[in-house]
Amino acid sequence: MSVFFVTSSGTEIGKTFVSSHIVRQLKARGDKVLALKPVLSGITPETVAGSDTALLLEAMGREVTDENFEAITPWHFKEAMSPDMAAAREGRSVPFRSLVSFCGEAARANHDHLLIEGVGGLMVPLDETHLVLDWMKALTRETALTPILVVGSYLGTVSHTLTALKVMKEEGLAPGAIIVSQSEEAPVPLEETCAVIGRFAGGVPIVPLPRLARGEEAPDLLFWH
Ligand SMILES: Nc1ncnc2c1ncn2[C@@H]1O[C@H](COP(=O)(O)OP(=O)(O)OP(=O)(O)O)[C@@H](O)[C@H]1O
Ligand SMILES: C[C@H](N)[C@H](N)CCCCCC(=O)O
Ligand SMILES: [Mg+2]
Repeated sequence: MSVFFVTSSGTEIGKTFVSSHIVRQLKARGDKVLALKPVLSGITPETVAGSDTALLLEAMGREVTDENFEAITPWHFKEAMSPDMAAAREGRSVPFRSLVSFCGEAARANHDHLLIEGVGGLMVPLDETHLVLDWMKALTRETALTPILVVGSYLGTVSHTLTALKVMKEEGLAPGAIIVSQSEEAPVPLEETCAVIGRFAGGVPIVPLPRLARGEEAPDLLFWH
């Protein structure tokens, strides 16, 4: 069993996009894959189709039913805000310990791979005291995991990426790879951005992912694994 935790330098960067492609690539090899999006904000009945959870279910080849939705996304909130704020708007909170054990149990289930998509960026608060980073750290006490850092190629990404990478390394969560998913607005060529990040990444593999059209196949995103 390999466990991937897909995190990012921010929100709307490409975690779900990358995760869906990874799930499809693993399935194409004939492997059994479970993808989870345990915490989701900005979800209403009108936005279920096209949500992170729906896209991951589709990548797994599962129907988007209420039951399947709840099975991979037990904590979802209406407001499109960080989960601590979105939950507070509903008089709720994300139960950190339950979140970690939910993921830990999934890691002990019978799959070849577990992929967990985080929420927003690496330092997004889940509750009053825990960040996504703390979720990853707590989970490493239950299972070995390979963090994947997804970043964009927009102007500004180099500093955002290297900041996230430094924090991850210092916290013992060095990513297995950095996937640079080409941003819609990207004045610098993808390859040049990857080369610059690579120069400072201390050997972490850099995976360029060009802007893809709908339905277009991604290059192998796990060649480094
Ligand atoms: N390489 C790419 N090619 C085409 N579209 C992309 C690419 N990377 C990201 N996108 C698009 O950018 C948008 C944001 O990506 P995505 O939803 O995966 O971000 P995210 O990091 O998962 O955001 P969130 O923090 O909300 O979970 C989506 O519409 C996605 O399809
Ligand atoms: C709703 C959105 N797509 C994300 N899921 C939540 C992003 C929270 C970002 C908070 C922040 O970093 O300022
Ligand atoms: Mg997402």
